Amino acid sequence: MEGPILVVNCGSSSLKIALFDERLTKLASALAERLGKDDAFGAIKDHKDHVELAAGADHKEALNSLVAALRDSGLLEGQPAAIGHRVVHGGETFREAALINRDVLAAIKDCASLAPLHNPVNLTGIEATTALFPEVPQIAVFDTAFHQTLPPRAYLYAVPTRLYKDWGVRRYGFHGTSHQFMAREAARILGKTPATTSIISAHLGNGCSITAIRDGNSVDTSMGLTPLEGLVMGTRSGDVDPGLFDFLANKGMSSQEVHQLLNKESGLFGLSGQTNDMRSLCELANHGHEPSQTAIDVFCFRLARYIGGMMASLDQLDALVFTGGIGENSSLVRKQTLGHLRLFGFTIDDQLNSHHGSISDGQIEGADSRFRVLVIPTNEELVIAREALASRKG
Ligand SMILES: Nc1ncnc2c1ncn2[C@@H]1O[C@H](COP(=O)(O)OP(=O)(O)O)[C@@H](O)[C@H]1O
Ligand SMILES: CC(=O)OP(=O)(O)O
Ligand SMILES: [Mg+2]
Repeated sequence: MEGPILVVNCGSSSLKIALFDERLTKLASALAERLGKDDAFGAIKDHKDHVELAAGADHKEALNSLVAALRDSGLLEGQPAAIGHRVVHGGETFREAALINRDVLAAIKDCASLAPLHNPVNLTGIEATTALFPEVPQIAVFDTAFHQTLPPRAYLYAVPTRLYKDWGVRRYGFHGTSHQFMAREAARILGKTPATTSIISAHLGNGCSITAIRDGNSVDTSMGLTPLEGLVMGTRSGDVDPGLFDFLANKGMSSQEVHQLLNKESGLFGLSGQTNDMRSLCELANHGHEPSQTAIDVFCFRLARYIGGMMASLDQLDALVFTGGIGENSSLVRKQTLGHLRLFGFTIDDQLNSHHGSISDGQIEGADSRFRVLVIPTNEELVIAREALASRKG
């Protein structure tokens, strides 16, 4: 294969890119954060070397700067062999990754109103790499694709069916690449095949979602029509009473203001009044900051409720899996969450939980736990690179 696989993950205010060789070994990575803000920041080489970005740089400028920096440092020579993009919303159109052409672009645009924070920047990323590498095949890998196996009882809302038929109002689910990766990794660790493995996968990053996976298929998930439903997140509220919209409208708030409130000012940030960062919250709580402790409490309790709810979709549970920045790193969140689930028979080994990884493949359950509990690092970039490589070969 000539040239590496380039993976592009455009988040709402960040950009992550990575280069992989054909054996799917990561060659380099780069990121840009706080895009659109005065203090936009970029870095390459696993984030060690700073890349200068103009104040207010957008995704396109950041992508151009990061690719130029990878070239200047000799990490990228010539052209990539293929480019894989994370695309958040693929609606019901995409059950798997798709080679990007005019029809695929139009379908991604059609879904933009369902993921307004994500799909428009995903499209910007595709446009930017098309301008840089017009000849290189590009593949869209959708967050929603893995969840296309949800049964109607899990994806339908109890609203008039015409909303689904006419407008596509249903649960779609997100973070599919991560949940799918968890299913594969858990099966590997447990010495089983994904097709016979059933897990509950909790992806806890800035965005958080949880999925029940039965025999390798997604059968229930916490995010819905948009990535706002479900768990408490960094700045997103997750579940609220739908009556809140009416209540706030009567208080004089516009739908745009409510959107901003629930997506950007809520979640851990809204509850603590301080930060969306779980690490900082834990420090603040340690120093007696009560609102931060409350934010952690609400986060863990909501998560535990969802874990209990996910049981309704499974006949067996081979493992509960924690992943994402919080899931992988916060022993406190894992312990507090499992503390709510003793009735189900979950127990945790405190030592394994605080030193997970150093002992036998991320396992943290107690010896007397009814279910296995695993901590597995996610790798959405690797899954996207694998899909890009496969569709290039296929
Ligand atoms: N050691 C840690 N303890 C607690 N939380 C952590 C730790 N390391 C990272 N996190 C949290 O992980 C979250 C970010 O998750 P990540 O998966 O990196 O985000 P993204 O969804 O943007 O990729 C933040 O809330 C951060 O505080
Ligand atoms: C879909 C979603 O919530 O993505 P992220 O966690 O990257 O914000
Ligand atoms: Mg994420």
